[in-house]
Amino acid sequence: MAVALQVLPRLARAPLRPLLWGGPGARLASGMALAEQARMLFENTIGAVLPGPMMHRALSLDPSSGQLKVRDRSFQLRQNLYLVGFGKAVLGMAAAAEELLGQHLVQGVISVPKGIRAAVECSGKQEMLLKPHSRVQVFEGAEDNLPDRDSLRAALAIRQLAEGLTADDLLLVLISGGGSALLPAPIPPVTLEEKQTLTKLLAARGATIQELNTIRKALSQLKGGGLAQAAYPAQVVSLILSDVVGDPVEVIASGPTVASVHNVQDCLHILNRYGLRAALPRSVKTVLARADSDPHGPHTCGHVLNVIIGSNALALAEARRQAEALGYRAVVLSAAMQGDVKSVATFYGLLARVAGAHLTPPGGAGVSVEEEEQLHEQAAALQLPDLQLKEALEVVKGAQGPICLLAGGEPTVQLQGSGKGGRNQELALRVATELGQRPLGPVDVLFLSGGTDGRDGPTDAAGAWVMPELASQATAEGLDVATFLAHNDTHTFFHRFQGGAHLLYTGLTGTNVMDVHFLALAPGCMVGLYTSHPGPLLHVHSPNHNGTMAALFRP
Ligand SMILES: Nc1ncnc2c1ncn2[C@@H]1O[C@H](COP(=O)(O)OP(=O)(O)OP(=O)(O)O)[C@@H](O)[C@H]1O
Ligand SMILES: O=C(O)[C@H](O)CO
Repeated sequence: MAVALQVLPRLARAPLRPLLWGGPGARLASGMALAEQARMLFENTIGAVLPGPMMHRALSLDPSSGQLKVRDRSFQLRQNLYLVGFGKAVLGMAAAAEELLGQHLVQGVISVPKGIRAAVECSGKQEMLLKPHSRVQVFEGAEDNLPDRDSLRAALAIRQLAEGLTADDLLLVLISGGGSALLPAPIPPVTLEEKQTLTKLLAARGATIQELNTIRKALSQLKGGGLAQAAYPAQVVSLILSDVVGDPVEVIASGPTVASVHNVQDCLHILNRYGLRAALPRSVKTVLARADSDPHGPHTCGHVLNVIIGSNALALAEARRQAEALGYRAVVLSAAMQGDVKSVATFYGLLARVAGAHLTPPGGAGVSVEEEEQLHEQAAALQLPDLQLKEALEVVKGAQGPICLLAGGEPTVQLQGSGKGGRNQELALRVATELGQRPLGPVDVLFLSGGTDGRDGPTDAAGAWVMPELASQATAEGLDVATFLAHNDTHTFFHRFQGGAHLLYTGLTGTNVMDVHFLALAPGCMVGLYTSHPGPLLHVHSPNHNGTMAALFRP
């Protein structure tokens, strides 16, 4: 996986050059080029939302006066700066903060995913590592994104640092997705194990991140404004890399520097909705009952500045720019893609059919009015506040060549089986099923779904890419897609299918702005699409069964 990351810069630097298509084997060649480009687009999109550049955009220090500017607010630094952080992108954020503010930094504690330092080191991203004698103490924990003893130790160290601050101090809080699991401090008598079980059950039953984090806040000392309270009377500046649709600061990492607006009734509704209220451990009931009668009410956070410094929308804007540089007409459909993964897959299936029909030359499939209506109905059912479907279809209608429809967000999976997978792999496989159900005519179609953190669910893949032929090819390999889907076993499927060639492997990326989805369509025999294919052998990073690298595309 480390090797995989090292490949990225080479791909990114490869010159764009035209690939002429047509003649025998053109469909296959263009299909392979789509895969190569989609994969590259994914990697470059992640490259654009790495923590360093976003921190540099948000912070500036005047070295002579010691004035720190965060957006339009100024803070006076005089050896009074402390730092804490928790989340999948926080190592790189802390490294950037140290680089920018090092001489003012007195002490710091961060909680980051297990193995991230080694992964970053192997990938050669030195700029995402802290200095050798850093004043920032690093805890690694929360393997598989679940709170554990290591992240509990980190949370206690963070609380201790915050509680020791005075009114003269400034606490910089670095927050990114995955922060909830990396900052567990359950209110006694709730134990870590009880909190872990409840979180797992809620997630497995399809609870949204808003619901999940409402419960987490109610049971935590530090979430829902608790950290800000612990740091009072120090001033607090939180820099937040959003991994939640709509960038709600109170939800991201369970809002440790944002006062919670939820009450116990909200929690009970959620627990009821997922059939968990009756079986609650006594400790959870005790804490909820206590909160109900708390005379102090929710924490106040008037001493806090919360700033979003990076988001999925930013990643998609970059993806669009890159897709256009590759010769696609590109449109961002939505940065708020959410809902059940099955409905989202149906939407993409319909979208591919409608867009594909528009792209088909005269005499081809033609657009079915019924399908276009179904597409709009499905889109309405998803209730995406920022969906640009009409605009996208206009672009498709006017397109002469390949198009790339981009979206991002975080669909949810209702786990029914005990297989190994993640929402990106599950979405991709479901879209493949949709695409395979009806031939699309002479149009090459590719759908890619990947998590920008590089970890899809509890797997080491970031996601997967698919094409309409997948289901029939799988059958030929003796793999029944429906069975794998029924068991939520999509990682096992992709691992076996074509030797894992459709999995996306980036390793831990060091950032986390949710997932991105690319739907690329190209008329089958078109000429003049650009590729960055560097030469006789393109290195891609799909480990085969032994975990070694496979070179997949040969001209
Ligand atoms: N076997 C599976 N198949 C499909 N999805 C799964 C499977 N196992 C877990 N998931 C899903 O993976 C998600 C958890 O993934 P992950 O650990 O990457 O969290 P995340 O939401 O990306 O992390 P964060 O919120 O911290 O950014 C949950 O939505 C869960 O339903
Ligand atoms: O950590 C969390 O709570 C999720 O990643 C949402 O931010």
